[in-house]
Amino acid sequence: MMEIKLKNVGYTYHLNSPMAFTALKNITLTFPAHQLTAIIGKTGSGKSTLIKLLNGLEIPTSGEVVIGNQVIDKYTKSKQLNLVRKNVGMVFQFSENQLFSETVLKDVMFGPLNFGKSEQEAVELAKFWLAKVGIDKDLFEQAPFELSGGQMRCVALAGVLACEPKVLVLDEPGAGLDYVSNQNLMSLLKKLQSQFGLTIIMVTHSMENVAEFADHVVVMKNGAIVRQTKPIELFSTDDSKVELPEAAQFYLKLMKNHQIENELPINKTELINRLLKQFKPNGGTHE
Ligand SMILES: Nc1ncnc2c1ncn2[C@@H]1O[C@H](COP(=O)(O)OP(=O)(O)OP(=O)(O)O)[C@@H](O)[C@H]1O
Repeated sequence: MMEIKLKNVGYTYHLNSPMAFTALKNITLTFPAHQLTAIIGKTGSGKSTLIKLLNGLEIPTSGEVVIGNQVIDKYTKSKQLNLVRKNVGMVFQFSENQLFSETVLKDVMFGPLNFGKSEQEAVELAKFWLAKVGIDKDLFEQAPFELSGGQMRCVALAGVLACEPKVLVLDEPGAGLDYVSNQNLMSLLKKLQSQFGLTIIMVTHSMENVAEFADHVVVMKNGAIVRQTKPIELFSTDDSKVELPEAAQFYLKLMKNHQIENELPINKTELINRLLKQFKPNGGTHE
């Protein structure tokens, strides 16, 4: 179990140059251990910059990021970041595009080998995690690009999990997936969260994913954190001081005015039913 804390963190691109741009401003925030935190916010609000600080891809230009018992600040050198990169696995957007080995198994072995595991240990880790993400062993010797998009994304996820991170950071895990594939992937992440005590942090534009799967939601605006709450509170409290992304405003409006749900596609109707159930634990389903 591992939490990540940010203390007065700032990040400026092209520091000390005329092109300097401050993307993160004085952020103090905790990503609780063993929870799934969703980061939402309008485009350009700083979400991707923030997650790059969580595994040392970028170093804060002010303040500190505390990962377990390691502190990262502007004095941290890149060679001090190996443990952080081992503890915090990063799954990039459209991660399937990063598969490159000739077989599925070799692709998943790459990370463990890189972190010093023996060939035999890497094979075992790869087989274990491929099974966990639902990849059949008949596919292990196949070229990754012969798999479906959803399967390729699961192989990429297995490649990160095979490095045995304590924290998993994902940038838009469901981007481009159809509804069922997205649900399958998110359900898998929730299962891994509880089975292995993973701390999961994901950037998402999907309010369905926030409502259904997140334990905690962080709202960003102009490089700052404007709200941290439980999803149900985000969608039920009209805080006009916080400018929510349009999709979240949409759900907020739905919650206040749910008679229009018949016009919605089924998945959104289901979502509202789930939200209503949370409001009214003894019922609340509306057809
Ligand atoms: N390499 C860079 N150099 C200078 N500015 C950058 C760089 N990368 C991002 N920015 C700026 O930092 C701000 C935050 O960008 P970031 O990518 O973190 O936002 P985001 O919330 O992830 O956006 P999106 O939802 O579109 O992915 C934006 O104004 C962006 O233009």
